[in-house]
Amino acid sequence: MPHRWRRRWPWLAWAGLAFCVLAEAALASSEIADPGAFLEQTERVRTTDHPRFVLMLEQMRSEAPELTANQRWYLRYLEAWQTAFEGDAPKANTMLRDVIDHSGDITLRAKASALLMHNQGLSSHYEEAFTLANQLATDLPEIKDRLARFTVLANLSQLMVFAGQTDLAIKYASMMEETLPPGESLCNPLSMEIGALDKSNRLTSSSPKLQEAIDTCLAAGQPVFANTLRLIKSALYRMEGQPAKALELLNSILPSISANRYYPHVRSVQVQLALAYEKLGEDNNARKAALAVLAMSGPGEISEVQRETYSLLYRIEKKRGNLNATLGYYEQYTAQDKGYLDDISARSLAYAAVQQHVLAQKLETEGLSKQNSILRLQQALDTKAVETSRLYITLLLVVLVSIFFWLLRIKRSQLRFKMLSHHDGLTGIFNHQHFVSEAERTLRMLEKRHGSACLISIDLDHFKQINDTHGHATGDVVLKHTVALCQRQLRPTDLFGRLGGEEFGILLPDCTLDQGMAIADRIRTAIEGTPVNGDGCLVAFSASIGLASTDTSGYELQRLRKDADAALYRAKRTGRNRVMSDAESQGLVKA
Ligand SMILES: Nc1nc2c(ncn2[C@@H]2O[C@H](COP(=O)(O)OP(=O)(O)OP(=O)(O)O)[C@@H](O)[C@H]2O)c(=O)[nH]1
Repeated sequence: MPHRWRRRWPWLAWAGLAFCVLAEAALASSEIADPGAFLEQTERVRTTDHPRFVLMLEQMRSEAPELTANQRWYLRYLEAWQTAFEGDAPKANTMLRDVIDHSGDITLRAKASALLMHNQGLSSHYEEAFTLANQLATDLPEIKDRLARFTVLANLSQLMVFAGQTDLAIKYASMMEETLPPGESLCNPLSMEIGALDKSNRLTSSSPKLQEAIDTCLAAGQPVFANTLRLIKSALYRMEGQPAKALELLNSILPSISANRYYPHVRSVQVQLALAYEKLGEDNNARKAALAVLAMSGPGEISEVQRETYSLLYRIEKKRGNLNATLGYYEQYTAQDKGYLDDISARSLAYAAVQQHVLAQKLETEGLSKQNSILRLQQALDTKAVETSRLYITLLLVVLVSIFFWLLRIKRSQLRFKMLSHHDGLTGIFNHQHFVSEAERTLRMLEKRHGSACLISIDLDHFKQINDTHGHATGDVVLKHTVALCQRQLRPTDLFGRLGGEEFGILLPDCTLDQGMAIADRIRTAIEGTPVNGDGCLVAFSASIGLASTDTSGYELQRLRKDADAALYRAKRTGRNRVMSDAESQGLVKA
């Protein structure tokens, strides 16, 4: 530990190193079989058995087999610790920064940061110390290694006392209690808490917490911590006007302080003895103790201990009327007081500056995060808008497709109705009305181009008899059969319709009388020659056919029908199953 640091921050300097220690020391082995375990053992003994720590570190460097990258960084961290211990803070800090920046190990980074923060605080680089403290506080949730976390919390608590942030220091101390590493007692966290309470004047000599902390440290075999706490208690006695009790306590711990040879305590107990003697009016003893403190001080040292010592000596010499000595001590006291106040002010300013910086960063981060939120909202809105548009398009398509199918259905229904209204339900050919209109239209066209056509009237013979003999269903079969037979003889341009029960009409466009007669006779022959199977027996039937031609009857359908019907009538009258034309002269075409 650098001498200058010990003088300035005795309690802090010792505690900063001691926090990192587990009580038990491990045995160092002459052969390093497991470098990882050996490194851990080395770290554990670094304050409980410092000479051994140095030896183990040396052994590690020379005897260790190949180290992993992580083990090399661990070794580097321990070397940095040793360098700091030896007093070369700048070199130690450079090594620690290397570990922080390049080890990539969160535990090592935390330990190195904690030590660097501690060093910077001791060497009055407050701004960097507080910046590191903020970083460590941010990293805390990520630090899972209990010892590293404990160390970081201890250093944070200590630094917050330093910054006058005692509530925060107490919070960190209570977090230490929650994260005790194996083998560690409550002595450290309780000492941290007492330090913070003392700094904020919230302790009395009879505070139960103070006695609890002393008892805990004594039970844990931590005399140095226990002495720190007992020095606080004696100072409280003195300030409460109980200098005899203070003196009694100081005398009781003197042997322990001498045995431990912890330098800050050796000085502190002398200051306190001096102050207690002064209160008791024992100025000689007070002066002796104060001079013993100065004898231990280094040149140019500025510290609270020095300030109190010079102040006491000034008061004693003033009482004695030694003007020269009084003036000399007074000058020393004012120099110490100024230095001390400057240092406190520098700490406060640094803390405020870092907090301000953190606040600015936070605001900036919040601003960025708000911007990000707005952007995310904007993106979400855009996505929603796209989704909504897609939904609308889908809905529109569904509506359009529905309308399309609805129109298609209507169209099909219309076509069906149209078909039904134009066709005969039983046979599927034109019904009477449609046949008439289509025939009239065709005849008008033919008339325009002076074409000729034939109109054929077909009437089944004795159809009533078929119905009566074989049943109405067989009669229907005969009607459909007749239609099928006729259609086989017709062209696509010919018009075919059912004009009544068993009566059919055919208009043959572009057809002469002879051609018409031939077709009509082929129809008659087919009907006559193709009986139907009705009710288990063959039903033979025939048809009588009358024919009229535009050549003789003209293009008026009414006239053509009348002539064709007249010819049909004649065919019936002359024996049925025959074809007759309207031209009597053409006679009959015999079956
Ligand atoms: N099965 C059936 N019979 C029908 C249909 N329409 C009319 N008829 C019958 O057809 C028969 C026509 O008989 P008529 O007018 O006396 O003529 P016909 O028996 O054929 O005698 P001629 O014409 O003189 O040879 C009637 O008995 C009607 O009931 C029908 O769609 N199906």
